[in-house]
Amino acid sequence: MWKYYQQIQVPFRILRRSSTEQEFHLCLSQAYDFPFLRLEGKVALITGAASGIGEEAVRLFAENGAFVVAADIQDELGHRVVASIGTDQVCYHHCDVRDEKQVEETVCYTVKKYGKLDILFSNAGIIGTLTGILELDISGFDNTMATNVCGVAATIKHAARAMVARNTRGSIICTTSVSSSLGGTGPHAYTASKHALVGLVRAACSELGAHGIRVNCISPFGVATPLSCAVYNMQPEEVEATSYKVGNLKGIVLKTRHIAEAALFLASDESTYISGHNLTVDGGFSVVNHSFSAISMH
Ligand SMILES: NC(=O)c1ccc[n+]([C@@H]2O[C@H](COP(=O)([O-])OP(=O)(O)OC[C@H]3O[C@@H](n4cnc5c(N)ncnc54)[C@H](O)[C@@H]3O)[C@@H](O)[C@H]2O)c1
Repeated sequence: MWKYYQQIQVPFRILRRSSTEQEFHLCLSQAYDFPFLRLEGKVALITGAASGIGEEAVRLFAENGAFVVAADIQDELGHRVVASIGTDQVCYHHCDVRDEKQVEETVCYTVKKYGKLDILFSNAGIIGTLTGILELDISGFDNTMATNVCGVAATIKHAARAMVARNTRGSIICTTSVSSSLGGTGPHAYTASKHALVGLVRAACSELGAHGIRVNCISPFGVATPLSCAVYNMQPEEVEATSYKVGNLKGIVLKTRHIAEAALFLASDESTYISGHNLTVDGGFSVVNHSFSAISMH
């Protein structure tokens, strides 16, 4: 690295002999004004990648130099996402996370195609049954748990096995929700599944820390995607307007890009000592009591 560094004459004051590869790339990008690729050479598997948050993450990870396997059950949409990115850095693979065999096969496919696995973004999820608890539908409840909890657990298992086998200090990121810490922000099965997911992330963080693998999750606030549009039976602009109205942070509309950026941070070496964290991307919504602040402060 030092030989290369001296050849292209990166300013001496910004690099030390102990600089990491990440710092090296950052210095280069600052010195020569080219984009800093935060996942250069890394291999990522993203589930729920055919639309919404997952699709945005595929684009952002690829822009940042990662090789990405985009996995989903919506094959046509998934292939279209990959084709629109238009690089052999990204490919689509069918994977229903409820089927452990498909998860195992998808991880094998990733490792075979790109040689390793550094990042799992286990993002696939469903809102599930919308009926109230008084009309509890056990089979709908089971399906929500099978996708949002068991499906994520299967991805963690097989991704972590691939990382451990190659001694990769990988990063695993799961998508939870503000419903992972609050009631009243989603249907009961969804809320239960996202609370469970935080527990799964903490347990996996504890077990996989010994292998140098980090496990975190991201809790987004309401963002316009096919999932949220279907729940509210609204157009994307209407979902955004509703989220903005009930949200805490004003002057900005939450976009899937903001959530993908949080995933990028947790995937990159910039978060190298962060594990077991539930990173809320909710503009402060989950830490503010809105009914109280409405009467007492404003
Ligand atoms: N949109 C929001 O407001 C919001 C808020 C908080 C959390 N989330 C979470 O974000 C994640 C992504 O959701 P989104 O909003 O982008 O919705 P989305 O519907 O656009 O994307 C979800 C993707 O997951 C895929 N999927 C569903 N079941 C699957 C399965 N069994 N196997 C593989 N893929 C499957 C779908 O085909 C879809 O492409 C979910 O986990 C969701 O719970 C969304």
